[in-house]
Amino acid sequence: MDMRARPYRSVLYIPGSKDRALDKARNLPIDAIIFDLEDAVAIDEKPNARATLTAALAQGGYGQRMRIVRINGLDTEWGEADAKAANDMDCDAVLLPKVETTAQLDALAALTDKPLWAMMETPRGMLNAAAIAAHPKLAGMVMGTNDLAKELQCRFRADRLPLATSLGLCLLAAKAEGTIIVDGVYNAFKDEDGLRAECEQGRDMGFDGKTLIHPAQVEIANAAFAPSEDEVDLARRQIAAFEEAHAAGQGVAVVDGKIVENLHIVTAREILAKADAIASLNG
Ligand SMILES: CC(C)(COP(=O)(O)OP(=O)(O)OC[C@H]1O[C@@H](n2cnc3c(N)ncnc32)[C@H](O)[C@@H]1OP(=O)(O)O)[C@@H](O)C(=O)NCCC(=O)NCCSC(=O)C[C@H](O)C(=O)O
Ligand SMILES: [Mg+2]
Repeated sequence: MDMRARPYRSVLYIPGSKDRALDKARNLPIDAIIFDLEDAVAIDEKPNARATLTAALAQGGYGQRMRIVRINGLDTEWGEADAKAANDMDCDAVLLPKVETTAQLDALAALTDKPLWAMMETPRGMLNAAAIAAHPKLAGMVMGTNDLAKELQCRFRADRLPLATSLGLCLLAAKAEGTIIVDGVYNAFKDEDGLRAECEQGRDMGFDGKTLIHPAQVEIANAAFAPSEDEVDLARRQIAAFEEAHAAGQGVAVVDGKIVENLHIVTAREILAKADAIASLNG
């Protein structure tokens, strides 16, 4: 699989304390998993969750799904032990909550050799997004829209207007560095239409995928963040038309009444690479 095209359509949070959910994820068609030791785990369960998760990851069975462990903040009583334990777990990355400065990432990097991911979910984190995205160990960003709404004291709206500046700042930061960025969760996990609309909005904005809290959300996110059949068909026709124009000594082709230049071909090839990567996951 072309790693730059690796899909992150569906990124499911799983409480690290819940054996049944940890097992169920082995058979869900998700692109990535966030094994959570932070907010999904009750305080009394924190040390047990670390042990439960270590055992689940050692047992394996998660296939090609990207395995990300979300630890507690390093300013909590559990954070350092989580980070050290995650370093020894069979996982692909460590996710730090409430990242506000590159110094926090430096502190985590001193405890683990794994690639780092950052939860973007505080006003100060938004203002420092560019520096956080540029950290040499950073491999991905996750919007934490629940914490963000709490800190901004904003209201939840279907159009997410109060979050637009924050989403945009983090997207700019991630895209400037070529870093993966996935959108926040949709809390009403039984509301399919609401989830679909929010996924479409996130896809339109340029997010790579959506974080999810329940298996019932997976299919909708996978569909929204995959290239559609129409997009794949158009990409193929654009490439063919452009190559023909190029062979004839022209720099521009026309497809469906719209110009196609070299830059559109870059996007077209990315769409085909993403579709191939998804097909190889399914195959
Ligand atoms: C929301 C839930 C508490 C609902 O759980 P439950 O009542 O068990 O749901 P169901 O009975 O409908 O479950 C059906 C089966 O699916 C399994 N299940 C449920 N959720 C998950 C999951 N996340 N991953 C894997 N499997 C899951 C159940 O075990 C049932 O299985 P079976 O019995 O075999 O049929 C629950 O969904 C849940 O806990 N979700 C995760 C919540 C969570 O992770 N929250 C923290 C992340 S959100 C966040 O913090 C974002 C960010 O930081 C921010 O600030 O925004
Ligand atoms: Mg949060």
